[in-house]
Amino acid sequence: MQTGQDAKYQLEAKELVIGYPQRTICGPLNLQLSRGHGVGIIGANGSGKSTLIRTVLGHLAPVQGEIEFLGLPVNEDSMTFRQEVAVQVTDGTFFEELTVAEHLEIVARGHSLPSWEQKVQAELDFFELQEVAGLLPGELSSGQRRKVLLAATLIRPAQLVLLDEPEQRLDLRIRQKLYCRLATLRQSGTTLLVVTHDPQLLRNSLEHAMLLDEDQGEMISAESGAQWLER
Ligand SMILES: Nc1ncnc2c1ncn2[C@@H]1O[C@H](COP(=O)(O)OP(=O)(O)OP(=O)(O)O)[C@@H](O)[C@H]1O
Repeated sequence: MQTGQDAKYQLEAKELVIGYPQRTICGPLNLQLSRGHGVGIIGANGSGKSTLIRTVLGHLAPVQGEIEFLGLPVNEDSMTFRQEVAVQVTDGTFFEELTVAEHLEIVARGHSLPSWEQKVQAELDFFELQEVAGLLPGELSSGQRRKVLLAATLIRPAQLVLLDEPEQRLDLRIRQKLYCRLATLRQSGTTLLVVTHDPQLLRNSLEHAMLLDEDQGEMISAESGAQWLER
């Protein structure tokens, strides 16, 4: 078995069945993501998309099968996993006493980013958050809060980025900017796994979609996934 940076796949699910102790939700799923690969997770409400993300993060144990990051079982406590996997979950948490800029600063400094001040400014510019950089989370709109969560995820130089419905609450222009950025991230070798209900995200930023349907997971092209979302 290859492990570490020379592993064949960054993320691999083998005959993975996901669910909760009393309830199986979906599977078996097979998923192989190599460097720069971008896969959307799509399916109806309740089909198991967030459950899959929780399993990939190691928050939920597989009901059956395996899920590996760089050739080893996923383990959120491992140093490599913490350094190399960046996550934006739907209901991310905030420090209510820290400003928008301070949130980005603690992530940037926590990951020892060189020139962190410029990187924080670049995220504030990209997400058009300069005017609210000095505000606390409780003083933000829901869309602004969503942009802070995304900025805090994308400021990190991770190998694998997991996003759970990043399009939620974003206006169309920011969504389009974000989708271009995700496509560019992939070109530079970052791997993406993105739960989405937006066909444009699939078309613009990703290569394939994992469709969770009738308790099965099927890998299809991004265009087929977009058409499924538009059906
Ligand atoms: N803690 C839990 N215990 C048991 N079942 C749960 C738990 N959390 C979620 N579920 C069930 O798991 C199924 C999948 O939920 P999940 O949140 O993964 O769906 P989803 O595809 O992300 O949905 P949506 O598109 O609405 O966000 C649902 O039927 C839900 O009721």
